[in-house]
Amino acid sequence: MAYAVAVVGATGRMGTLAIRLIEQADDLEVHAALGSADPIDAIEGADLVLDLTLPAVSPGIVDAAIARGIPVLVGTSGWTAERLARVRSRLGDDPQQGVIVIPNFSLGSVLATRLATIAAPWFDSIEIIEAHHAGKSDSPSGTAIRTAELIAEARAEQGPVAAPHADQRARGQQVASVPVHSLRMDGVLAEQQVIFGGTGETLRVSHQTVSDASYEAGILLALRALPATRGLVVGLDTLLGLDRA
Ligand SMILES: NC(=O)C1=CN([C@@H]2O[C@H](COP(=O)(O)OP(=O)(O)OC[C@H]3O[C@@H](n4cnc5c(N)ncnc54)[C@H](OP(=O)(O)O)[C@@H]3O)[C@@H](O)[C@H]2O)C=CC1
Ligand SMILES: O=C(O)C1=N[C@H](C(=O)O)C[C@H](O)C1
Repeated sequence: MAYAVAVVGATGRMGTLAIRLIEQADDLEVHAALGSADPIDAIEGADLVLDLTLPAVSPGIVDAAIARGIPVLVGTSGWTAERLARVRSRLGDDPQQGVIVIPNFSLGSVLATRLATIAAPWFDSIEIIEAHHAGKSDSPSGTAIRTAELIAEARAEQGPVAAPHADQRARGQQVASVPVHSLRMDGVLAEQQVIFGGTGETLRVSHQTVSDASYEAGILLALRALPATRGLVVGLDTLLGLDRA
C-alpha cells in the first residue's frame, strides 16, 4: 500500500522536489499538489500532508491538517518555540496524530547543530551567521532559530550568552539570547556558521548546502516516519536519535 500525500506548496522550489521524490517512491503517491490558489479542502482524503510554503501560511495548514486528523510534516521555516508550543497544546495530552516539524532536512546541517549544542555550555560568547539565496523571504532562517534555541537549552545552567552592545542594529537579532546575523545574497544556497568565542580562541561550526539534493533523504525519512508518529516531533536529529547521542 502506498501512502497518499497532499503537498502544499507544490509549485515552489521545495514542493517540486518533494513531488518528484514522492512520484519516484514505491510506498508513496501524490494525493494532491497544491499552490496558493488551491483550496485547502483538497487535502481531504490524503493519508499525509507535507507543508512546504511560507512562514505566514504554515500554521494555518498545520491547523487544517490537525482539524481533519491527517498527520502533517512541516518543512517550512519560521517555527519558533512559541509556535511549536501552540501546536503541542492543540494536540493535547494523549495525541493520536503526528505532527513533524523539520527546520532542516539535511544531515550535515542537523549534525552541525548537534555539535554546536555540545560546545554551547563551554563558551559564553556565541553568535550565528547564516547566509541564504536572495529569494529567501524570511530571516533569521528556521535553522538558525532552531540552532539558537537548542544552544540556549544546552546552556540552561550557564544562562544566556554574552551579547555586548546588543542595542546596536548591526549586532544582529537575538534569538534566545544568541545574536543571529542574516545574509541574503546571490551566489549562495544556504550556509550557517556558529562561532564560539573563548579565552584566546574561537571555535567555528560551519555547514554549507551546495545542492537541494541534500534535503532528499531527510524528506523521505520524515514522510516515512510520519504514520507511526504520535504528537509533536521536532527536528531530523530527533528522528535519527542524534538528540540522545
Ligand atoms: N526544512 C528544510 O530543509 C528546508 C526548508 N525550506 C523552507 O521551505 C519553505 C518553502 O521554500 P521554497 O520552496 O524555496 O519556497 P517557494 O517560494 O519556491 O515556494 C513557496 C510555495 O508556497 C506556496 N504558497 C504560498 N502561499 C500559499 C498559500 N497561502 N497556500 C498554499 N500555498 C502557498 C507557493 O504557491 P504559489 O506558487 O501558488 O505562489 C509555492 O508553491 C520556506 O519556508 C523555506 O525556508 C527550504 C529549503 C529546505
Ligand atoms: O529557504 C531555504 O532555502 C532554506 N530554508 C530553511 C531555513 O530557513 O533554515 C532550511 C535551509 O536553510 C534552506
